[in-house]
Amino acid sequence: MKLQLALDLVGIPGAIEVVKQVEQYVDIVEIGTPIIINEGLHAVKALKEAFPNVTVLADLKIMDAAGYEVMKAAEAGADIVTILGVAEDASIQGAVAEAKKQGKQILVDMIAVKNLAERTAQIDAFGVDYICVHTGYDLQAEGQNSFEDLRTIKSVVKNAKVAVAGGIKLATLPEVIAVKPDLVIVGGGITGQADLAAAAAEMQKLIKQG
Ligand SMILES: O=C([C@H](O)CO)[C@H](O)[C@H](O)COP(=O)(O)O
Repeated sequence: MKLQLALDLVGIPGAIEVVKQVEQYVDIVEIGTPIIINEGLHAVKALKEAFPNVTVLADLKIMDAAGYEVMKAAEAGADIVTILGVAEDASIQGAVAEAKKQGKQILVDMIAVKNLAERTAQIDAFGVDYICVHTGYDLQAEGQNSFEDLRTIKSVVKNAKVAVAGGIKLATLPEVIAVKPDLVIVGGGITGQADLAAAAAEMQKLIKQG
């Protein structure tokens, strides 16, 4: 089980500062969608230049023109690129093909997918690397989480790794770990804490205990 730090509400200097503090406790660093909207793929390039050994995920949440967008993220240095599960099959297949060509990986974000079990089985057959259940900020604000959805996709997936994101905090991490996802994605649960390194270290400890 791996831990991914999601960086969403910072600029490039802020992102670099956070990674300096928690690099040793996380496996993957995500350049979140809000950063990419503000700074472009330059943020991915800057992080990869500052931390060449860190695995970087570019949270593009691709919806179309997938092969081209995966290619641009790969050029910027991304190791993993996200596409939406609600995208067309052709887009997801195009993303996978381009990622394989570039030696990169694809994470499919299942945010807003309604027929979760059925769509997960379809996407799992496309050769994607990760399938991720995700409760975004707007539904987190309504008190929702993805823990039941995680159990659903765990029971369906045969090939891909399984990931979970959305509002995970230290207090709720044990409930997530109990379902044994391959990847746990945490943003505010680390970046919103007074002591970022302590929060990340504690999460890593719980994850390693499995
Ligand atoms: O993907 C995300 C969200 O849609 C904003 O882009 C976040 O990175 C993801 O939800 C993880 O962050 P937290 O919910 O703060 O843990």
